[in-house]
Order: sequence, then structure tokens, then C-alpha cells
Amino acid sequence: MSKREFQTEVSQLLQLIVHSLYSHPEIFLRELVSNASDALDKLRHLTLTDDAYKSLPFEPRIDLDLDEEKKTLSISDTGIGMNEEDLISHLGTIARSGTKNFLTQLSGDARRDSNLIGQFGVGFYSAFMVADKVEVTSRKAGEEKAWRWISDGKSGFEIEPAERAVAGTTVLLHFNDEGAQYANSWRLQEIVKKYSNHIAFPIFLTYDKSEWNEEEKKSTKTRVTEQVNVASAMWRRSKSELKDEDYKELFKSLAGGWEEPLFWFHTKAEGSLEYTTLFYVPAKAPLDLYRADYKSGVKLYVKRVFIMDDSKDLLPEYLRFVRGIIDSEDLPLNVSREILQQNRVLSNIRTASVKKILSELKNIAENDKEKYATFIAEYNRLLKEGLYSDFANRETLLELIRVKTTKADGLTSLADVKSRMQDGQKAIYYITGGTEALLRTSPLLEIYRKKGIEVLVLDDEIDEIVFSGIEKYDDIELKSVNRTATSDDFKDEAQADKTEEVKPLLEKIKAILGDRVKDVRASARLADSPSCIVTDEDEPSARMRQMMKAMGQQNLPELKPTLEINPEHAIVQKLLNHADDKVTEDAAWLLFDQALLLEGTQLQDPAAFVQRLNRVLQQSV
Ligand SMILES: Nc1ncnc2c1ncn2[C@@H]1O[C@H](COP(=O)(O)OP(=O)(O)OP(=O)(O)O)[C@@H](O)[C@H]1O
Repeated sequence: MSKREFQTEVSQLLQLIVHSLYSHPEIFLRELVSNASDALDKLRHLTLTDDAYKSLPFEPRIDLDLDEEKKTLSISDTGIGMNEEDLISHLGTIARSGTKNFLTQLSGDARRDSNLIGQFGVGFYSAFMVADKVEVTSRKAGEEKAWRWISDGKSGFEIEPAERAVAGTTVLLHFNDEGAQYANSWRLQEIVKKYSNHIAFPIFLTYDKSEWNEEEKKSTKTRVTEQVNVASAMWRRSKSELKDEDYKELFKSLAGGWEEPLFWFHTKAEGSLEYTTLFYVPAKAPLDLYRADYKSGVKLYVKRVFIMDDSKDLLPEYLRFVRGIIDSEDLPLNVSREILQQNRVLSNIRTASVKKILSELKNIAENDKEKYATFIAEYNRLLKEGLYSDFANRETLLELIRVKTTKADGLTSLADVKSRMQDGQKAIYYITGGTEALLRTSPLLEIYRKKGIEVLVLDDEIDEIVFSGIEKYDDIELKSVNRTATSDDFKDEAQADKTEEVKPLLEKIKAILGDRVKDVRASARLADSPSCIVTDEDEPSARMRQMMKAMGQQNLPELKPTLEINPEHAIVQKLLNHADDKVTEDAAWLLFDQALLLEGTQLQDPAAFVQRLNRVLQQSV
């Protein structure tokens, strides 16, 4: 027998499991049954596709064996099994990125942390919530030797050779005090029905059944084996046969968590391609959503046979929050990951699935505003990613996203913004490039406020990249307020006269600021502020440049901003007739620096700014 230690993360996790106020220890059974079902899926796939496995006997089933006296329960499957190496690596380390991610999110606050476990499901290790000793006996399909892995869930585990007649795995739990309540056949049947009713394989329970014996006038116990679940691939049944509870139950066994799904879309396609899809949107966004190694949530089946659950090609990346099943009649069983990428059948299913998901979302947006708001709170950003990456569905995605604006409370749709447009309004305008507070107080919004025009306040980091690529919503142009040409929409004749009037001053300022600016112009977009910074149509904005730098683009050419001056502002009017060049120079720099500050750009020379400010203050106090 050899003794081994757990990887540090496993010990950490086990510590937490044992000491947490975990509120639903019953999910241990769901986790172990789902592992058994995965193992059966894997072996079935091999027996259908791999010659080396074709001749192996395969009777897929899951057996629960209960000993009420001894307070033990075993969960056995006839699946793929594990050899010595597998036992060590699969049950002694944490490979799941999700679990690692989970561990990094722990706060040390037991109540909060156990809630987190609830959202997660911790797989095999959840056995230690209910057992103080776990023995896993396993034989890998195609191999002769069997091995036993034994652990008390504390320091580590032991491994020894064992016997097993057929390939598969048996997990034997010795219940602890907390787990003793599950040494009860009623309870077990109830839990299996609740979480695992639709697992595609039969689950049998063997236990001592009490029956009243009329002759002996007492109840006697007989050992019986009964099937507990319905074992149908639920998604293949028709919608009318299924209850909400059925859908929710399948979701929980798929997503491995506690949360309810927010909604689901079940589709059967018949025609040139035959397939069934069942997609769920989780009520809470999966925690690994923004990790590069996020776990894909869609399982691929071919004719009810599980094929894979980790392909990121089944749905586009921006729909990575979707959980569910694609079951195709037309794909070959031995379809490989590489083939999938260019498979026409799959790409048709994928295209149709995306359309279906988006159109269902649109439906909900129109008919159940409250539910849609919950959805948006979790997934708005992902939809925006879609705007960037999914050109074909851009129009629908524009209907689906929600934005902040200068007029609406909370979030609003572009359709609503359009309906609130003023007569003669030429475009829908937006501002990007900073925090919400910075954007809302930007001088660039002054003209819009004055004219009562609504502006989208796009403060999400990705907004700038996303929206700079979108020219229109419906038939209406989308324009950024900080672009030079945008203010052309507001130019009028009175403006032209003003511009003439300040021309000499503009030239003076330009000469003072020298090569720090590209141009100095009269502004048509300012009301209360004396100056602002704008960017040319074809140039990246200040914020965009910061992001490009952050992403490693070091040699960006220095961009010069364009400074706009408000010809009607009192400061500007005074400067027009000012003879003192020293004062004009300070004013020119202060107008420029304050515009940069309001744009969220750091000053190159803060000390010079402060000196100038103090000079001006000294004259005015
Ligand atoms: N009954 C089993 N038969 C074969 N392998 C198993 C069995 N139970 C667990 N394993 C192996 O142990 C690994 C770890 O299991 P665990 O439940 O912790 O995570 P997981 O099943 O990979 O993750 P998830 O629950 O998110 O699918 C599995 O990936 C699998 O390789």
C-alpha cells in the first residue's frame, strides 16, 4: 500500500468542505452519479468508435448499494474506470480550472464561502461532506488490474491493488454523523429523482425493503434492487410532456450548481437536418466567464450518445454563458474535435442555434421586462462582445443590448432612444472613454443638454472598441460626441460669424501650444465650458490609445489632439481684447490642460499647470 499527500489546493478545498455550513450536503449524490454517468458516456463513445473497445462487454448502469446497518453507500458504474495513475491524478489534484478559480475567490467568511460552494458543486470531493472515509475501487476499461484509493479526506490517500470483475468504478462511502441521514432508502430515492431523473442511464438502488408479512404478523426485510430514475434522454421528449421541474432538474445536473436557470429554449429541428437543442441561461453568470480558460457549457450528443462537453466550437464565444445540449442525428459518432471545426452539419446547427437563442431573448425582452432586466444585469457585456464579433447578428444584438443615457434612469434600449429622438436630430450620439461620472460631466455633452438631445453614456471598458465599429442603429447613424466632424450637425450661421471673430485668437493659441496640438478651432458643441478636446474620425481616441498600450502596442505614434474653444465663453471673449501676452499664454495652456483633465488624460507637466493656475489666482484674489 502506498501513501500519498493531497495537492495543497485539494487539502484546502477539503478543509472547507468539512468545516463549512454547507446547506445542501445531499448534492454529494448528484455529483457522484454525474461522474458515473460521464464515465459511462466516455466508454460508450469508445465502444462505438474505437476498434480496440468494440469487442468489450458494455452494459451501462449505475448501482447504488445501501447498507443501513453499517451506514455505508456505494455508487458503482460500468464506465471507463481509472487505473492507478488516473486515481492519483484525478482524485489527488484539482484539474478543474473552475474549482481553482473558486478557491481564489474564497473570503474566509464561512457563510459566504459555503454559498459559493453551493454555486459550484465541488465534484468528487463533495463526498467528504457526508463521509469520513471514502474508498474508490476502479478498473480501467481494457486493463486487467484494479486499484483501490482510500482516504479520510484529511491528510492524503492510500492506493493498493484490488479486484474488480468488470471495468468501472465503485465509490464506497462510510457516512459520518452528518451523512447518516442518507443511509435511508427513501431519502436516496428522493434525491435521485430530484437531481438525476434524466441521466441517460438506469440507476438501480439495492436495499433492504421492509414488507408486512401477514402470516407471521410482522414486517420482514428482503434485499431488493429497483430502478429509481426514468433514464430517458429528457431533451428528446416533446415539450408538451415536460414540466418546468423536469427542465430545472436537468439544468442542475448539467450545470452542477444550485442556481435555477433563468430561462430555457428547447427546439426540435426536422427537415434537411435533424437535431434537438436544449439551451439554458443560468440565473447567475458562471464565475469563470471572463477567464481565458472558461469551461464550455454545451454538451454535444449524436443520436443520444454523448460525444464531448468541452468543445468551444459549438456556440460562438460570446454565448459562453449558455448551458445545454445539442443532439444531432446527422453527425458521425466518431466525429473528432478537428473535424467539428469545419463540419458543415455542425456549422448549420450552430448558426441556427445562435439565431434561435437571440430571437428567444428578443421575445423575452419584449414580453417579460423584469426577467430581461435580470438577464441584462448578468450578460449585457457578453452581448456587446457579440456586437463586435458576430457581424451576421449585429442588428438583433443592437436590439438586445441595454445602455445608460443622459435621459433615462437605469438602462434603456436603443429602440427607446430612437423613439425619443427630436425632430431634425441627425444621429444618435454617444460618449465613451471614462467612468460614468467623468462622462456625465464632460463638456462635450453641453450642446446636447442645451438642445435636449439624449446621449448614450457608454462607460463599459469595451464600449469604445465595440461602438467605434458600428455605424448605424436601424437607419440612424451612431456618432461619438468626441469626434471632430460630429459638431458639424450643430453648426449654424451665427456660429460662422463667431468663428470669424475669434480667428486671430485661435491662431495665437495655436502658436503658443505649438506642436502639442494638431489644430485649435472654434467649437459648436460647448455651452458652459470654455474648451474641450476632440479627435479626428480616423484616429484612435485617448482611451483607445491607453488600451492599445496596455495590450502591448508600445510604438504608437504620438497623436496630437485638436483643441476646441467656445467662442461665446466669457473667458474667451475677454481674451479677445487682451493685450498682455503673458496672460494670454497662461490662459492658452490652462484652457488646454483643463480640457485634457476632463477627458481623463494625465497632464504631461502637472507642476507647470499648478504654477500657471497660481499666477492666475494671484491676479484675481
Ligand atoms: N466514476 C468515475 N469513473 C471514472 N472517472 C471518474 C469517476 N469519478 C471521477 N472520475 C475522474 O475524476 C475526475 C475528477 O472528478 P470531479 O468530480 O472532481 O470533477 P469533474 O467531474 O471533472 O468536474 P465536473 O463535475 O465539473 O464535470 C473526473 O474528471 C474523472 O476523470
